[in-house]
Amino acid sequence: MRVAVTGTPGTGKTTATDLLASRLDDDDALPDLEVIHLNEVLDREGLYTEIDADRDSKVADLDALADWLDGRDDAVIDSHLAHHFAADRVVVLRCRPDVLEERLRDRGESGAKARENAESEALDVILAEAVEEHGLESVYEIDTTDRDPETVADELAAVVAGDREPSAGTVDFVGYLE
Ligand SMILES: Nc1ncnc2c1ncn2[C@@H]1O[C@H](COP(=O)(O)OP(=O)(O)OP(=O)(O)O)[C@@H](O)[C@H]1O
Repeated sequence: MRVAVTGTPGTGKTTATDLLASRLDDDDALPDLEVIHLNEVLDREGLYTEIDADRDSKVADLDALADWLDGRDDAVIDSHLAHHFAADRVVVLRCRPDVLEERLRDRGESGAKARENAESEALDVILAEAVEEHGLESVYEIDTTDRDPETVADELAAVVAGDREPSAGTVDFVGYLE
């Protein structure tokens, strides 16, 4: 089974999937899935087409990443691009835009980049893409705004275990960004 964990940068994907990896190792009731941080693969394998100097980021080569993922079916893949790949379940982490902006600034992102991501979160951009590409029956939302990383990891484990119903559209952040 492949589970994609996606969401706007800053929603807590890497933090939560790192904690999930321990649960997958320790809990025999959970399937034996590998946690793959796609941004690390992109860097290590050079799976990008160019470097966007303005945005200080690499432009992912989605076809090359899909080829690299081929055969790695028993995995949890973590990235804000994860919903662009084949997956049985897609978890979209959410975070209230004002809180997301603060998290990103605290992490050292520029004000402009923090704001741009907060606006994207307010507009449900990644959720809409995930539903468009995978269908409502495969998409789960987890709001990380007031959940600590351990609790988010527990929620991820519940989705992996099949203990959660699909829940796209349960989060609404309209009005949280002036
Ligand atoms: N549940 C949470 N509650 C509060 N802060 C969190 C939570 N999860 C992560 N954070 C913090 O928010 C910031 C972003 O977390 P993280 O890097 O895991 O996000 P991400 O979605 O993986 O971002 P990116 O897509 O850029 O890799 C970090 O500073 C992290 O410590």
